[in-house]
Amino acid sequence: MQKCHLAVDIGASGGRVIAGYLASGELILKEVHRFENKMTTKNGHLSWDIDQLFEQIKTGIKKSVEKNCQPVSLGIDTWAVDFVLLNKEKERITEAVAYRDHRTDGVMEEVFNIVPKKELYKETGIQFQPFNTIYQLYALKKESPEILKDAAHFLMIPDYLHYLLTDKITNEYTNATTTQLLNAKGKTWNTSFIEKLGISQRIFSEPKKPLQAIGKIKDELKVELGVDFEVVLPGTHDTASAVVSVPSNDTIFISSGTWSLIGVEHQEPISTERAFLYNFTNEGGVNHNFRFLKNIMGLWMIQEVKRAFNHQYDYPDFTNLAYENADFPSIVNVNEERFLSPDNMLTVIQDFCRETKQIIPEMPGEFAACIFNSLAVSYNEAVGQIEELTGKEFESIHIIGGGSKNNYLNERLADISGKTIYTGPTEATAIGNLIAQMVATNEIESIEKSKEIINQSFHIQKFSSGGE
Ligand SMILES: Nc1ncnc2c1ncn2[C@@H]1O[C@H](COP(=O)(O)OP(=O)(O)OP(=O)(O)O)[C@@H](O)[C@H]1O
Ligand SMILES: C[C@H](O)[C@H](O)[C@@H](O)C(=O)CO
Repeated sequence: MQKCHLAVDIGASGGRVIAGYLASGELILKEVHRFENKMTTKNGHLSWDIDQLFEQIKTGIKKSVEKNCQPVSLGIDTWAVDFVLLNKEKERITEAVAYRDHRTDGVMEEVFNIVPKKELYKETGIQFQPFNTIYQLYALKKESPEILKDAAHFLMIPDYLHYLLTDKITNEYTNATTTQLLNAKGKTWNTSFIEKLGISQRIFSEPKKPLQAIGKIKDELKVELGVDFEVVLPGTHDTASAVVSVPSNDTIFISSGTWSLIGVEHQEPISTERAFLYNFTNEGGVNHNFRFLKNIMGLWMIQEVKRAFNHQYDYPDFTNLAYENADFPSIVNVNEERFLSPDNMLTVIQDFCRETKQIIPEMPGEFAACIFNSLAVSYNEAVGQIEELTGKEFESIHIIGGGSKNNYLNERLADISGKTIYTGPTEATAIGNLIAQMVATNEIESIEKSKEIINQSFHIQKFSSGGE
């Protein structure tokens, strides 16, 4: 039996359990389980099926053993901002409501009346997104104050899944930063904001840094699954884990999946007036640093177009169709809120084109070209802002994640930005998760050292402007 670490990486569109181990200085990956993730309506709110996700994790653990991988540790990462609450008996008392649910519509502005917008940014360094945890908590307080009164523990999605495995309550630091309730500099909860919002401070536990074990899996699971291992904290925010896998520090990165997260790693938070104006964020990193980045609407738009066409086309089809329709001229502002959670992505794209007097897409390939071209335009604009805000010019952009398989988009970005585009690894998040576990268990000396291992283990593709 091969000893391995298990990375559980759950994105908005799907999850995977990937086993990893080192052999002759290379990181070897074995995908042991893959499953779908999606939002469904529960009690009137778009929610994640958190119990089903936990079942999938257990299936992944069992399959790992069946496939001859004996886990010595496991870590979970997921998307950010969403949470559940537990009562004092440690029972879950909320659904895992999804950030695209409309409960936060208009709430951000209400919160600014309690905590001034500029103060929020100065202290937390976090960008304004209508779905940040702070606004979700306030929306919950307005709708069901009795639930918040009953709550004894606040757990973000990976914290809750770790709790189900170990019985240990933690608030992992990287994900906690996305609540917009953590002080960027002090890395502690901003108790003044929490108090002003009328939320009990007691539900939050001290943010716990990644790269450390939180405990063994609980006895009943040991028996059920026939395994025994430590649960180790990776960057539980998937973007934090993904960025660990960017092979170089001296580049702009795009973590490309449901969202496109574009930015750079920085030692200190940048919360200047201009960063505030451009709505850049400073999310906590695994390696004591910050990810200075912007959320761009990302491949969510093509995921929704795929759904609207009843999944007749898969992602490589959309890439090919985009090549065939490369001259389709209409560009949409992908960052408009109308694209965040529409009933029908096709009609909102068409509406935008109609309102701006552009050609209206009708065919799948026209939608694909419109989305990918528009994303490239938005990426390029963010590149200019990053260079302005950091005072540094970058030669390359490194794309990681599932979206890096989209060569049409990679080529468009090379053309429009004039920069060298590098792509891969595609499973960057799971790799970053595994590396964190290996650093915690002293198999890898440090996150910096892991860059050599990544370069040695994974194929990186290069795209230059004009297809050179
Ligand atoms: N073969 C492919 N060709 C082109 N694009 C692809 C291909 N496979 C996946 N993609 C793109 O990658 C995206 C999914 O990326 P990924 O699996 O990293 O996301 P995720 O983990 O579900 O989401 P998140 O970003 O929330 O973590 C899809 O939306 C799709 O656009
Ligand atoms: C809301 C998104 O989950 C978040 O901002 C992003 O960083 C992410 O987690 C993408 O998977």
